[in-house]
Amino acid sequence: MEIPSDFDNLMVGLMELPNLYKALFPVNENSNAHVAAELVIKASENFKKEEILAAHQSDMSKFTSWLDYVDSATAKKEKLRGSIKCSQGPGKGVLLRLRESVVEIPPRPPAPLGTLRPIKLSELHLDRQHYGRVLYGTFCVKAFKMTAVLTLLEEANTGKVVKLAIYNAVASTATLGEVQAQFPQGSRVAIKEPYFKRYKDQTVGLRVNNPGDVVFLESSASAGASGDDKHCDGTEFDDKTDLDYDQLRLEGNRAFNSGDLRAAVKFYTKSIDKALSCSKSWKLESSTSGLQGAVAKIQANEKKATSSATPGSKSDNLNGPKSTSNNADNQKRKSPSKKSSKKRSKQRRGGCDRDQSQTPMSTKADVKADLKAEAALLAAYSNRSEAWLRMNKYEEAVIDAENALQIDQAHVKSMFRRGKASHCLQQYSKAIQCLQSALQLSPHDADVEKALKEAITADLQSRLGVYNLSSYYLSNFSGSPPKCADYSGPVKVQMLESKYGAGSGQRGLVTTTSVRAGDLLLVSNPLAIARSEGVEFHLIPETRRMNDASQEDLVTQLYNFARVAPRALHQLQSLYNGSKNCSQPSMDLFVPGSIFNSPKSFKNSTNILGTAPAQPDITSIRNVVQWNAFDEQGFTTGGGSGRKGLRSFCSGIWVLPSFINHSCLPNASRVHVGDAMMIYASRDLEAGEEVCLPYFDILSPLPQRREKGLAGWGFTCKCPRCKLEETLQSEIQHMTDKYSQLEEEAIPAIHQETKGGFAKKGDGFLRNTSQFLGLASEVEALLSTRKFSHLTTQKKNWVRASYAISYIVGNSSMPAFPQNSDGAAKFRFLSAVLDSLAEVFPGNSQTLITAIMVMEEVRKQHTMKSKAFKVAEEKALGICRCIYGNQKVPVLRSLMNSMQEGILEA
Ligand SMILES: C[S@@+](CC[C@H](N)C(=O)[O-])C[C@H]1O[C@@H](n2cnc3c(N)ncnc32)[C@H](O)[C@@H]1O
Repeated sequence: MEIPSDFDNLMVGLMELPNLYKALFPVNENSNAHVAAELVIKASENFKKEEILAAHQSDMSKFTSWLDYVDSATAKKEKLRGSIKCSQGPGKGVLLRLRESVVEIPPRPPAPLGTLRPIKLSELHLDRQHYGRVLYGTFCVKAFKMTAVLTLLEEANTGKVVKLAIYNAVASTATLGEVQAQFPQGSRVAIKEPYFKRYKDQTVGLRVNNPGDVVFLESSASAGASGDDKHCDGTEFDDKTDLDYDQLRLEGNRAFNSGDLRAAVKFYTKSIDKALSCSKSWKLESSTSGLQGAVAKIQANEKKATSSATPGSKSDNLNGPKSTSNNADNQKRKSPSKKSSKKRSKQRRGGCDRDQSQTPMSTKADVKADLKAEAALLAAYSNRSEAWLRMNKYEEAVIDAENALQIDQAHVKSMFRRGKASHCLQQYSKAIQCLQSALQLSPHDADVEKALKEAITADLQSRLGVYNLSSYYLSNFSGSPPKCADYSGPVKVQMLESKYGAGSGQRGLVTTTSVRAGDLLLVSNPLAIARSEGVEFHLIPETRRMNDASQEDLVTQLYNFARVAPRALHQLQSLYNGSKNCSQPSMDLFVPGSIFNSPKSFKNSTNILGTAPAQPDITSIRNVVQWNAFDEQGFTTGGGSGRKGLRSFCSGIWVLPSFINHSCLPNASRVHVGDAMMIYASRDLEAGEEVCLPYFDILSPLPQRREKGLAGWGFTCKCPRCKLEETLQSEIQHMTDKYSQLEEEAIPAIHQETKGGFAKKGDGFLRNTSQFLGLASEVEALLSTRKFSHLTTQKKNWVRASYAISYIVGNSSMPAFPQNSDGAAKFRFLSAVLDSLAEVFPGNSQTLITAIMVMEEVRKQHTMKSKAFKVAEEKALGICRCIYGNQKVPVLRSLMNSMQEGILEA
């Protein structure tokens, strides 16, 4: 199916309305399509169920093939996930941070549901947001997604239906299945402060900008967990109270398998409640030893699990990132529950756990009932743990796995789930301990073995910073990138007001020990990442929106994640948000395995952090994204052919790297291995030195850099290079003017001429590139005048770097050695710019490319065995180490080869 070019711009509604409606509602032959359209518009205004439903179904089927396309594209993207790697080529490898790319939605504090007055469909006014009101209804169709999630809401008791568009609710990559799992047909919901509008297609309906305004009344975990028996509108839950605990658990499994995790949690919770109340002995026992002790612990845990699910969960309508499908009740792994239950029951009967004097004599039936309830409880806790895991509620997953293990300490599945949840919480040693125990009980379980191996690797990585990237690099980035766990190396976040101004609230990242160039400083995995394959991100100035949905996708992902993961919420709240009230966060917030990763201590962490974690709100998340998102562009591997293939672009939030400030003389580099961001020192650093990265293209003159720093992030860089250029401003202004002119005129012309590849470059190519060469010559001439004789070589290199692109582009206008009669001139130029780049920007791919070009020139002029070549190669290897860290020489050579291939391809 052909995808309309303006697809993304289509808001809600139908395309080619008249024709489509004509087909949909065949009116008499004399009437035209517009009449049909009118009918649908009228139907929408009168909330007529049948017609609105038919239009929705048609919309949906019309876009099914498009959605299929999206689904397969998503699958492709998933496959490509993590293939992002360090960028290359001029202007690439530069850290760009997104700044102005937010969709504006007026900030408004969330209104608690209980404070809102119900409103009816017939009372809605067009183009009005109904503050203080709430609309109740049921999703009466399957949802689908265009720019927004589209579904229909049927009003309770009236049968009236209205179209509903929910924005910012799902990731742009969400599949149809995920959308429908998140907004299941039949869900009873409350729409807070409904906004009623006329869509582009002239039909009317509701628009929800903040997905938190859609409150699920029935299928939310909180509904089950908090034990509420009524909806906010007073209607009863269909909570299947007539079912027993086994049936309730099976209902949970059914919901789990259909992807409705919230409903699954609700049913498991009800099953647990029933099983607990059914057990006679448990109700009677008060001792804390043996099984009674276990029960007491469970009940305490149970309280924690349910209360932790409660805050804000009435509006908990968003699932976390998607999960893989698996059957919660899959009994593949050995489940010793029955056996051990019997054993324990025997113990009880023998008087081991039960205080016979306090309790009436157990009848056989009591014991049997206890046994049955115990087995049911075990399964429900264990399955609820899996459901929490998939909802990214790792703390709750731990608690429930522990509940299950209190009943049966040899329950392999629960041990496995406890291990997985610990891994997700970055508690790797605990994960190893659980998984080892699981493996002892079930020695050949491949899933447990795999999880254990991963936990051991992650543990080593996070403690020692040891990552084996050799085979990935040697294979030219083919295959899946290795998983890299977070590592917080010799760095810490520190207040830097003495450097950036008293009261500025600025923090930065500083080294805790001295480090050498190429040492690993930290590894960070993103809290969220949005990507687009082959489409370059850029800001559309008129709308102040990105050209794709990536930015909003990022905000939505973060919002969803922060709602379920307290640590993520704390981390987001620690990031710079444009205010001066920033404080120094505890490093424990970022270090894997620290107390903040522990579910129990995390829940009490408010005192340690100073402020209680508020619920996330989308406006503050947008702010955080605005100031902290990293943008990465690179090449994805195409069928193992190295750097060929689609270019990919992504933006994301990597927490610890977000504390790194900008400098035009950066001393660190970043490389992406899969989603993980590795930060290496690109210079030798003293203990206590600030780690800096460039936020934008620093190979440009001072005024350009100033503009970018100010417009993008509101700061003026005061690094020594900027200060020097400030003092030289009058002497170098004419070069800056010429640079700007060339940037505006010659660069687009060169792009045009090289569109068909460098082999097909047009006539103007030489003319334009030689203009750059002219500017580079001017820079060289100026730097050798007496006016500049007081400058050290280092400082001359700082100035040269601001015009470095003239050298690099200009170089293309010089015929290569040996055709060039003055090969030495070309070499001198390249060497000069290489020294400058190595001085200013050692951890950069452009610097490495230049070093490789120099190496090539030396190879042509001498031989590979010559001393000159060895020197040139050593220099290039050193730069490669500044980018990719201390890899072995063959690995560095391989990286340089793949970069060279990239240059040749370009
Ligand atoms: C991503 S944050 C960096 C961390 C931030 N300093 C903090 O305290 O969290 C970006 C913000 O840091 C500040 N910043 C970064 N580099 C700077 C520099 N070279 N000079 C002054 N402020 C800088 C600016 O306010 C910028 O908007």
